Amino acid sequence: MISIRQVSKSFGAHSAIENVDLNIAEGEHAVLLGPSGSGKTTLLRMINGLVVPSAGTISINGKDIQEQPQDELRRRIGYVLQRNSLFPHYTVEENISVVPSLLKWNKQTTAQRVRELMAKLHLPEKYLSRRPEELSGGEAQRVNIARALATDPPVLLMDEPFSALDAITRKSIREEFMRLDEFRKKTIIMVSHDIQEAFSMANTVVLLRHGKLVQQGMPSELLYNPANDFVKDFLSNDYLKLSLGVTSIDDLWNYLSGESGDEEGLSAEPVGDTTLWNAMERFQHNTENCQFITMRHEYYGESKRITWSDLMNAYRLHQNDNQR
Ligand SMILES: Nc1ncnc2c1ncn2[C@@H]1O[C@H](COP(=O)(O)OP(=O)(O)OP(=O)(O)O)[C@@H](O)[C@H]1O
Repeated sequence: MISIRQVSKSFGAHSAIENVDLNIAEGEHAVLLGPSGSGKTTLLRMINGLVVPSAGTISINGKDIQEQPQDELRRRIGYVLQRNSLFPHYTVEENISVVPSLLKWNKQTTAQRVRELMAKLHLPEKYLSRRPEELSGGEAQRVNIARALATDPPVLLMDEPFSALDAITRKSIREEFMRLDEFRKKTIIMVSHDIQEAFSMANTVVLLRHGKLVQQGMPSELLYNPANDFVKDFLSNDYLKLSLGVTSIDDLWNYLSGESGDEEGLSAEPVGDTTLWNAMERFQHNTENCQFITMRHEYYGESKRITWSDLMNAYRLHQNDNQR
């Protein structure tokens, strides 16, 4: 869907992006990661034409973005910035209605859409007439997201959308956002500084360094098959948490020695896309003194009663087979 071909960008003598080739498929959630100054924001801003490449082409659905009217392009791409990007003299309702008004939607459709998004993002209707200065950081960021989603653009660009928030607000807004249909069905490209956030939201991670693409792949690919020492070192501090989040119970199934119990099959939880981290949380959330969880593998048609130590052993064996 989005194709970036041999794209470079220089600011004077400084090369911010160098010969980047990248494809992002429709519906993919890509997170741009990399050290400060590696070119993440520059690359993101080139996708909606805010920064013009010095060389190379960017196309969306086969159409070169430079050959399209820039206003039109930007209306079809939602853009969420870190903070303070709401119009201060507009109310919440007016802020969310900006793009629908530019597109001359009728008032009733716009008002309906604004209320629908307010509800989805857990913003009370009484906030419609508030101004940005009367909102907390978390509320303002919800309005920002609502504004970017207003006309249901197929592509959403986000530049560190949660970074100005405290850790708890950040986690809850991120999780709410990930539950929205809008998140699931859109092509999203997001810049983040937070490796764990990137791994929880992305199905493809794009790692940049000094303006060059170092590796693109699924989170587990970067973790278990790092392209070089830079990737390995970049992820090393967070390795354990990332690995618990990218390892699924499906990956571990054949290492799990848990007793199989057909009688439990009916009440067993389907493995689905449960991660090891989710399974570990089950032990915490289940009834007190939970000794085991029961899971069913749909494909193998088998259920297992799994203890905490079964999980840990399986993880150890899996790690041995996926040496870094
Ligand atoms: N308008 C500009 N004029 C001159 N240099 C710029 C401009 N925009 C970016 N740069 C430079 O290009 C490089 C890449 O910047 P960019 O903001 O894309 O990096 P980043 O990875 O997003 O950084 P950070 O994580 O710190 O936000 C940096 O060295 C920056 O100083």
